[in-house]
Amino acid sequence: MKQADNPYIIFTKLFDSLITSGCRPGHDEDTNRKIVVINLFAIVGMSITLVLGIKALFNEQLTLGIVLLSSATLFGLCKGVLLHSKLKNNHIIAPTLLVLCLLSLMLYLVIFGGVAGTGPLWIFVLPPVAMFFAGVFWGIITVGLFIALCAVILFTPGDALLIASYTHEFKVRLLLSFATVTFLSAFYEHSRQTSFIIIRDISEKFERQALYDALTNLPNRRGIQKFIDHEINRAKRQQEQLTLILCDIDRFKQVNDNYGHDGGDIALKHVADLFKEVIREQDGVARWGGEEFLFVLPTTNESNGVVLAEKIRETIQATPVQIKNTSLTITASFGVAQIHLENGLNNALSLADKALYRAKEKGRNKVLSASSLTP
Ligand SMILES: Nc1nc2c(ncn2[C@@H]2O[C@H](COP(=O)(O)OP(=O)(O)OP(=O)(O)O)[C@@H](O)[C@H]2O)c(=O)[nH]1
Repeated sequence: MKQADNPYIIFTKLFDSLITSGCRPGHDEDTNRKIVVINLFAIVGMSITLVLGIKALFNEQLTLGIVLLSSATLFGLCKGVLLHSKLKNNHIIAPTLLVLCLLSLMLYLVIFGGVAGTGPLWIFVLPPVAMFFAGVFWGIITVGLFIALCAVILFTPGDALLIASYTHEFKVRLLLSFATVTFLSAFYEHSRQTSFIIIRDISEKFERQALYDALTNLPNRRGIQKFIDHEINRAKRQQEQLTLILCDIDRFKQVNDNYGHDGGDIALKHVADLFKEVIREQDGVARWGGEEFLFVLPTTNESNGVVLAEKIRETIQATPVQIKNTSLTITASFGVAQIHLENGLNNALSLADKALYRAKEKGRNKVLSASSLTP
């Protein structure tokens, strides 16, 4: 049997597509998780009300049967809304519909009593569902309204609004236990949301730490990789030119030796800030190593890359850095290489590195291009 024909795999694929319909890459993680739960809830709600509705019709409980079958239809509609990919706010419409459907079904069960007066037992489903889908604020308002309506229905003198009959003790305990479940559900949802925000912030912080250099706030090697891949793909697609500049601060060891490591850090931050000002919006710059930086210049050939590198070199030289009341002029050397797409990124990086090495050899504070290197 082919793997694709395996019934288990077919079932899991079908189940996956059923519960993830409506999830979109543009939504945040929490919204997509909510959509999965809405799908699950709509499927379970539709199945239960469908089965109970058919059972009620067989038992000749016509009204109950019709109400349950209508609820099954509404649950099905929620699923339909999520499947409808063109609806912009389907992740808001579907849960609102779902909570309204649940609310009316619960009110019906309280008034009519369901099977042998057990209908009100279902109302405890409402608080956790409403809190989860509508959030703590709107959840409390929705459930609060429901409690108020139930209180009016249950305690209107002479049971004028009730078809089923309950003892006074049952009504009081039903409302008190329901209010307790509501309070616990709100508390649980609040804790869940707080934990979610904390975890999301921590994960964003770690992601940033992994991709950005803390001292200069520039992307690190890993951080610029995505940009490079994107630009290489674009250059291939649109047959554009792409150029790299490797930049290394000159005699940086002396800066550390004379001004201490903290002084060196100030100098690194200073040049990084200058880079951000000088480059064009579409360019990328990263801290490639200790005192080495990489510039990625889309839609730029090597000779234009040399022009930009010259501009950066002049700016660094013309803008001294203040370290411990001393104004220190620093310089940098540059190697420029165009990425020839057929040779790949590493080839261009190695050529830029060779050009940089040659710029250092020639006395530093210079820009050299890969094409100027003699073999
Ligand atoms: N302060 C500081 N220094 C760093 C950092 N990363 C690397 N360095 C220092 O940068 C210096 C680089 O020195 P070298 O590789 O010898 O090069 P150089 O002194 O710049 O000389 P040339 O490159 O040949 O002009 C070393 O002393 C490193 O310790 C950093 O994050 N902060």
